[in-house]
Amino acid sequence: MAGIRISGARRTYGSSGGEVHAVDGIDLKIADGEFVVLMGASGSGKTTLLNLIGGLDRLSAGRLEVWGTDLAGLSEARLAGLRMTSIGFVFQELNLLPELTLQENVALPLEGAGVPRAEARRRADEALARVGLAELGPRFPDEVSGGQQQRAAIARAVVGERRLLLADEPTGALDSATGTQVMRTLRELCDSGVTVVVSTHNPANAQYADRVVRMRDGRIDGITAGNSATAGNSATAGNSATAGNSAATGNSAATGRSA
Ligand SMILES: Nc1ncnc2c1ncn2[C@@H]1O[C@H](COP(=O)(O)OP(=O)(O)OP(=O)(O)O)[C@@H](O)[C@H]1O
Repeated sequence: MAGIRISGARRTYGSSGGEVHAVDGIDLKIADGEFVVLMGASGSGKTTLLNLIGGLDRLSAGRLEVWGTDLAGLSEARLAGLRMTSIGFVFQELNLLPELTLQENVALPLEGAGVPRAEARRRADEALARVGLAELGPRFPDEVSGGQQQRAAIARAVVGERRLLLADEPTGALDSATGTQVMRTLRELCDSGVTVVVSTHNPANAQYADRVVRMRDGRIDGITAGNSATAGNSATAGNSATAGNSAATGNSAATGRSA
């Protein structure tokens, strides 16, 4: 597998005397196409780990490979290029630009990468359709619900060829029914081949995952199989039941943890 390989990862903030070990020795492998939930209390290091995986931040020590590339070896420009083409982020706060339609918001990363406008908008429509918003492209963010805005942000995160989606508390600002819709959308994207890593406080979100990684004080406290088999996703039932536990099935062998 290519996937994500993290070994001995540390991220320390501050100077001597006032150091915070936000990520404090993490070993984890995430297979392509896997859905991993990072669960833990505030301050346990979830956001820091997501930012490291996505190349928004750099390790203090250890090694982190994404699709076989050691991120430490990439210049800022190469990292930015990797994010632009292959990695999408979704945050808790809705961060669509209010003066642009949903379609224009979703097309923005492609236009930023030099894709001609008409083509960018065609692909934006495809991405909106993938998250169940095919009809809503012409609307402005304040003309749709909070959950629809978050799904549009997810469409923007996966537009084009992006195959890794990192979502930091994507349901944190939503009521539970709307949060459920958003998690289902993430699960469906995963089932279509996108690797998804979600940070959350909410135990209910574990049901969408193939694996749940529990974090505490910058470390992994335990890894369990998620419950995605019970979330109506027969396509992933096999993986989630065995991920990390068995060498007998293709994916699970690759997702074994070393934490
Ligand atoms: N830029 C920074 N400078 C100093 N300390 C930081 C920085 N970013 C994070 N930290 C500290 O690192 C630890 C981990 O923070 P992080 O944001 O990764 O946790 P989290 O699990 O995502 O928390 P939350 O659920 O509240 O977002 C915390 O103690 C935090 O205060």
